[in-house]
Amino acid sequence: MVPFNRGGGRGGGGGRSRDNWADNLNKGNEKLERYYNEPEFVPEEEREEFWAALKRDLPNSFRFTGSRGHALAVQERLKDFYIPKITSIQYEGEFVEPPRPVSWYPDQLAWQMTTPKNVIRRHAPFASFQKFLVAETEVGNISRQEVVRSKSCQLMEMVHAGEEESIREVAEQAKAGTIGAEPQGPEGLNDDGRTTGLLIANDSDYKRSHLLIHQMKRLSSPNLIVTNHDATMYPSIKLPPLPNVEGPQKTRYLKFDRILADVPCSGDGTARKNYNVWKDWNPSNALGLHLTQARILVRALQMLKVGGRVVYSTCSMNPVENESVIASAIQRCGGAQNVKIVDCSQELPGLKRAAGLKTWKVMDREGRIWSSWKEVEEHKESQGIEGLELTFPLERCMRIYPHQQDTGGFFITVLEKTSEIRAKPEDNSSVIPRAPVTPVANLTAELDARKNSNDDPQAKLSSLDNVVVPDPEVQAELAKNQSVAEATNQPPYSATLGASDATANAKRDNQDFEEEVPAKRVKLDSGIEALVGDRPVHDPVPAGQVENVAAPTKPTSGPGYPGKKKGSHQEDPYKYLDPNHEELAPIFDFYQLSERFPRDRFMVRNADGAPHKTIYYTSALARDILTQNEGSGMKFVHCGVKMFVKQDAQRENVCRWRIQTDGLKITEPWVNDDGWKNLGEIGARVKDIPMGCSILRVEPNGKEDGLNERMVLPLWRSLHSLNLMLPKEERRAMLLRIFNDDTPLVNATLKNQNKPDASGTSGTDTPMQETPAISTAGADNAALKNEDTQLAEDEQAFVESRESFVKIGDEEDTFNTTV
Ligand SMILES: C[S@@+](CC[C@H](N)C(=O)[O-])C[C@H]1O[C@@H](n2cnc3c(N)ncnc32)[C@H](O)[C@@H]1O
Repeated sequence: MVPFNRGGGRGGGGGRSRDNWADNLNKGNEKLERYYNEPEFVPEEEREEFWAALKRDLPNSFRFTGSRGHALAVQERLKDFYIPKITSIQYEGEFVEPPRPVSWYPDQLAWQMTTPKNVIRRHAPFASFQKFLVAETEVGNISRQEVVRSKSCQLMEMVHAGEEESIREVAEQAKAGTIGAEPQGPEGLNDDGRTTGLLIANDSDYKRSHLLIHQMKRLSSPNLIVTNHDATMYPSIKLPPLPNVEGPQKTRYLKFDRILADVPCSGDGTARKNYNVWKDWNPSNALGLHLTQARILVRALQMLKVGGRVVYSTCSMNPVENESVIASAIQRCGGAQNVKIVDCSQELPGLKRAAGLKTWKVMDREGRIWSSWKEVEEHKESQGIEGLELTFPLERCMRIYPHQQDTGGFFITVLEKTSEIRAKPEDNSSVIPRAPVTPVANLTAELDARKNSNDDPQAKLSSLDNVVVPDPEVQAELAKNQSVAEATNQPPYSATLGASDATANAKRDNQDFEEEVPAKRVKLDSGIEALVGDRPVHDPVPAGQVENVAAPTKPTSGPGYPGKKKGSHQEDPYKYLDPNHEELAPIFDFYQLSERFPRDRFMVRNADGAPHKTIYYTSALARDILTQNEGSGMKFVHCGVKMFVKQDAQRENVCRWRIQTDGLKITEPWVNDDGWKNLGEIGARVKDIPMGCSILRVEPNGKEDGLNERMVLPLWRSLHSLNLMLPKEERRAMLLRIFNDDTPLVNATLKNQNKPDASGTSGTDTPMQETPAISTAGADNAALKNEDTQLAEDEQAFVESRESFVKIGDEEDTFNTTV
C-alpha cells in the first residue's frame, strides 16, 4: 500500500487545482529556515524530516464527535462498510491506503488519511466515501477540521459527555414514580441528568464569533453562550445572589473552572495549509503579538477559580509567542507560588512532543538573531537575584513539531492557579512586558533603550515601530483600546505604561479579585457604545480620572429603540418567559411533557418578551447569566436552542407550536409514552395521525438486516400531507446511512412555488425527485399551500443559517426538502 503524497504529478484530477498550484509554490523562506535551524528547536538528526513535513500538505483528517449516540454508529459504518471498500480500490495501479485512527487520540475518534482531497473528490471510486464524509459532516457526526483545530466543539462535547444516558436513567425513574423531589443525577449531570456545565466561547472579531456559532450550532447545546469581547479585558460576569442568604450580599462574579486561551498567533505551524506563511513569515510578527497574548493569558488566570486550569495554545513554533508568554504571565501573576505549569508528561502517552524551551533566541526584523540570555544572567548576577524565575519548569510546556505525527506545528501549556492573584502592572519601560527571564523582553527593552533617551512612553512606542512590524490585528486592537480609553479619559495601554501613580497602584494591590470591578459601558466620540471591562491586567487608571458610567437603561428594541447602527451589531434581547405563561401550559399538555421538565428556562428574543414566533430553551446557569448581565454592556451574541416555532394550521384545536429537531433532542426523554401508538409498518396508518406535530420513534428491531440505531423524528400532519420535519442535510445523512441511498433531494414544495404550473409541464429543467411524500389530493387549496410554504421556508431558513459560513466548493450544494 502506498500513501498518496504530493509531487510526481500525482494528485491531479485534471484542471488547475489548488493542489497543483501548491506543488509549484516556493516553500522556502530564508529567515524562517535559519531561525528554526537553531539548535534549541529540532535535534539535528530530525531536522531534515521536520522540514520535509512542514513543506508537505497536511493529511486529511476527521473526527467523530464524541457526545452523540449515533456518532458511534457512524464510526462503525466507517469501519465495517467503507474501509473494506477503500482497501480494495486501486489508483494508478496501486492500492489506496485507507483512513487509519490517529494513534494518540482516545477511543479511535480521530482518523487520518494521506490520500489527497482532490483524489478523493474527483475519482469515482471515492465518491461514496466522499458523500458519506460530506453527509455526516453536515449533521455534525463528523468534524473535518484538522484534528487539533475543532477545539470549541470538543469542549462542548466534553461538557455534554455522558448526558444522554444519565437523562434517560433519571427520566425512567420519573416515569416509574421512584424519583425524589430534588434534582437527580451524577455529579456535573445533576440537573435531572442534564449537564450543569456551561461553555462561554468568545472572539473579539464579530464575524468570527458568528463563525463559532455556526460551528457549534450543530451540537445544539442549551449550555453554550457566545460572546464578542476583547479577551485582554474580558468583562467580569455577574452571578445572581445566593438563595436563602439573609441580609445584603456581595455581588458575585463568575469564576471559571477551565479556560482555553487559544490566542491569536503568527501561525507558522500552519504552513502546511496556509502557504502564505512561506511568503510572509517575518520574525517581527511574533514580537507584535506577544503583548496581546500575554494580556489574554493574565486575564484568563485572573478569571479562573483557585484550583482551576488554563490551557494556553498557539499554532506557532516561535518561543516569543509561547514560552516567553508563559514566563511573562506567570511572573506578572506573582510567580510560581500562584501559578504552576502542570506536568502533562503522563497524559496522552501516544502523543509525541518536545519539551518547552528554557532558553531561546530572538530574531529581529532585519533577521539578526539576538541571544540575550547571557545578558539576563549578567543582569541577575549584578542585581544579586538568585535564580527564582529560573525555577519555572518551562520544559513542561509542550511543543509539537510537524514531523512527529504528521500534523501542523503547535504549542500547548497547562497552567494551574494555586492561589488568588493580584496581577502586577506591566513593566513601565517597554510596550512588551519585561520579565527578567524572557529574552524577548530584554531584547525589546534593549532596543527600546538604544533608540530612546527620553522618557516619553508614546515616543518609545513609535521607536519600536522600526523594530517590530506592526501586526494588523494588534494595531486594530490598540486603536480600539485607544478610542475606548479616550472615551473614559484613560490613557491607552501603550501610553499608560510610563504612568506611575503610587496611590492607584496601592489600591490595585489591595484589591480583592473575588470582587472585581464590573464592566462599564461608555459612549465613544463616534456615538458607538463600547464596553470597558475591569482592567486588572494593566496599569490602573489614575484615581479620579474615570467616572462610573451607568449602564444604559435604553431598550434594545421596540418603542424608543433607535434602530441598528451600521456596524454596531445590536443583538436582540434575551427575555425569559414566566413559567406560568399562558402559552407554555398548552405546549406541555400537547407534547405530554413531564411536569418535571423545567418551565423556567424558555426564552424569546424580542423586547416585549412575548412568544410571537420562536421559543428557545437554555440551561439554568445560562439563564442566570443572561438575566443578571442584561444592560451591562456584555455582548452576548448567541445563546439558546430553538425549541418551538409557531406554525399556521388549518384546524382549530391544533397546537401551533411545532417542535424543532434540536429541541426534540432535549425534551424527548421527558415525553410521556402513553400517547404513543405502536404503528409497526407506518404505511397506510399514517392517516390516523392527528393534525399538528407528532414525534416518531423508530426502535431497532435487533435483526441482522434491521436498523441498529434508534431514531426520533418530528412530523407535522397538515390537512393533506404528512411532513417529516428534518433539515435536508439530516435526511440525506440518514438515507445514506440506512439505505445507502444518495439520490439528490429536492425541495418539492419550494420548487412548486416557482412553477407556473405545479403539474410540472413548464418551469425549471431541474429534475424533480418524487419524494416519498404521503400526500393526498387538493394541493391547490390556497390555505394548505400557505401552510406548506411556511414549513418549507422555515426549514430553508434553518439550512441557510447553518450554511452561511460554508466555503464555496468545500461542501456539496444543499437544498432543503419537505416530504
Ligand atoms: C487561533 S484563533 C482561535 C480559533 C478557535 N479556538 C477555533 O478552534 O476555531 C484566534 C482567534 O482569536 C481572535 N482574537 C484576536 N485578538 C483577540 C482578542 N484580543 N480577544 C479575543 N479574541 C481575539 C481572532 O479573531 C481569532 O479568531
